[in-house]
Order: sequence, then structure tokens, then C-alpha cells
Amino acid sequence: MIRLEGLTKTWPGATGAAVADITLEVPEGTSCALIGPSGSGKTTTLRLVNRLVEPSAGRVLIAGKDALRQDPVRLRRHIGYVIQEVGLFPHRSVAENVATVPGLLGWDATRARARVAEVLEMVGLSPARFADRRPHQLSGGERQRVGVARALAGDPPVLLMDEPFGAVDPLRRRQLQDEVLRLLRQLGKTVLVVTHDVAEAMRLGDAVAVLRDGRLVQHAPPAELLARPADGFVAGFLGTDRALTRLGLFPAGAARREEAAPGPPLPPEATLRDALAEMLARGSRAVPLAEGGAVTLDAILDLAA
Ligand SMILES: Nc1ncnc2c1ncn2[C@@H]1O[C@H](COP(=O)(O)OP(=O)(O)OP(=O)(O)O)[C@@H](O)[C@H]1O
Repeated sequence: MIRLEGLTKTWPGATGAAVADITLEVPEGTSCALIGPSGSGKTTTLRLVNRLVEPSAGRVLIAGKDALRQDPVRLRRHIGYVIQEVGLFPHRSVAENVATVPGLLGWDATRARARVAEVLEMVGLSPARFADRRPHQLSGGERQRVGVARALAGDPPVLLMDEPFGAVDPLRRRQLQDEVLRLLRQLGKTVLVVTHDVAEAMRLGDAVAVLRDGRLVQHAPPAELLARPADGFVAGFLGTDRALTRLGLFPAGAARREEAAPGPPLPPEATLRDALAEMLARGSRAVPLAEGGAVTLDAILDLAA
């Protein structure tokens, strides 16, 4: 569990606080996405958690323990940190990069080697193919996977991610998001993730926290946030297409009706947004579901109301 209590950071010489009195809890084994405009304090908030930035006021509790009372270097060994630029050591192999924290934790070589192979497998990189490569011999997506593997290597209960998929092309991005999310859920990690991408926040966060000028303006599960933005600022930030974004959170079967519709069925992983796109493409008010029955336009409108 991560708990921020009245967390505040005022940079020297700044007129206002970059992070202003934020109180927020991320329950154990869940994820929270931090979103907000550029300069709203997302990265600073994340770095206050692992003490790369020291607060001006307030507290950070991790699993109930006050982070400010722990040695910052030790603290960081128990918090995974994934950033957009990944920050891999360029002259070290993938295996050596991933072994960084196990090395700092004093694991013996056999245990560290086994762990490196295990986490590389977890993120979908075959150790036989990738362990000996250097970072420049990887694609952007592969580098990002190595970044996640490195953050997981010491088995930290908490993970901080700052634009973790920012360098990945849009096509692979969604697949990588889904895979990493599934993995983190399965491992029961508590995750705080910063992104500027609204759709990504909705996919990655069990809850989403919206920041404006360092203040927390709304904290809610994605479907609730999209349905009921707290004010005009949040509504504007989520975008005029927020109703469509919300449809993307539900499986197509959520608007199932017991009726027949023409054409091929939707793929099993289709969302309501995909179903609507298919209706528009087919010029039809209903599309069949793989499990039988159909999604209808009326059922989608009922659900969105
Ligand atoms: N090391 C620093 N020294 C002084 N001011 C800083 C420092 N780091 C960040 N700031 C300021 O703190 C404020 C919040 O910055 P922060 O990087 O947390 O925002 P952000 O929401 O992550 O923005 P972005 O989406 O552009 O990355 C900004 O006004 C920024 O200029």
C-alpha cells in the first residue's frame, strides 16, 4: 500500500508549490494512474515516493512505514522504478542490467542469474536470445521490457512508472500495456504510474488521479471519472471523446441482447467501442457476438445513459 498524506513540494525560489497538499492512497495490489497537464506535478509526486525528491511537508507511507524515516538508498532497492528513457547502462548486457538490484541486495551469483532468466521470461524476452545483448541492439519496445524486468528483479512490492510506454510505437504500445498490466496484477504489485495519455491511464489504473497545478482535483475509478468528471477542467482534460473512451473500458458482451445480427461476429476481446466502430463501418445497428446474441446500438445507448 502507498499512502500520501498532505504531501507538498515547493522548489526553492518557486512562487507556488509544485505538489500541493496531496492525500492519496493506492491500496495493496492495485494501480493508480496520475494524469494532468504538463507541469501539474506528476513526476515530482512520483519522485517524492522514492525520495529522489524530498518533500517540503507531508508524509509518504509504504506498507504503513514512513518512507522519510528510512535510508533513501535502502528504500529505493525495495521500490521498482521504470522511466521512459529506461536508463539502462549502455555498456552492460541485458542480463547485467537486470541483475543490478539483486547485486545491490547481495544475492549470490547463482540466485541472481536464475532471477534474471525468470524476469526476462516474465516480460516475454527469451533469455537465450536477449541476455547477452547490449541495450543498443534492442528495439524501443524490447528496451522498455528490459526496464520492466529490471524493476521487477528484486521483487519489490511497489512499482513506480513514469511514462513507461512513451517510447513504444502506438501499435505495440497497447499490447505491451496489456501484458505488463496482466503481469503486475498477477504478481500483486502496488503501482503508481504517470502518463499524459488519457486512454493509457484508463487501461492501466484501477483508479485515476487527476492533478492540476500540483493539486489533486479528482480521484476515481476510470469508468466513474469518465462518466462524472468533477468539473470543467477535468472534463476538458479527459476530452470531448470521453464517452467513447469509456466504452473502451467495457467488453462488447456488456451490451448483449438476445437477437440475431448479420455479418461476422466480433472477436472475443472486442470492447463496446470496437462494437460501435463495427456498426459504423457496417452501417448496421447491431453486430453479432462470438458467444451468441448481438450488441445493439440501443443497448450501448442504454448503458451509456
Ligand atoms: N528539479 C526541479 N527544480 C525546480 N523546479 C522543478 C524541478 N523539477 C520540476 N520542477 C517544476 O515543478 C513543476 C512540476 O513539474 P513535474 O515535472 O512534476 O510536472 P509533470 O506534471 O510531470 O509535467 P510533464 O507532464 O511535463 O512531465 C513544474 O513547474 C516544474 O518546472
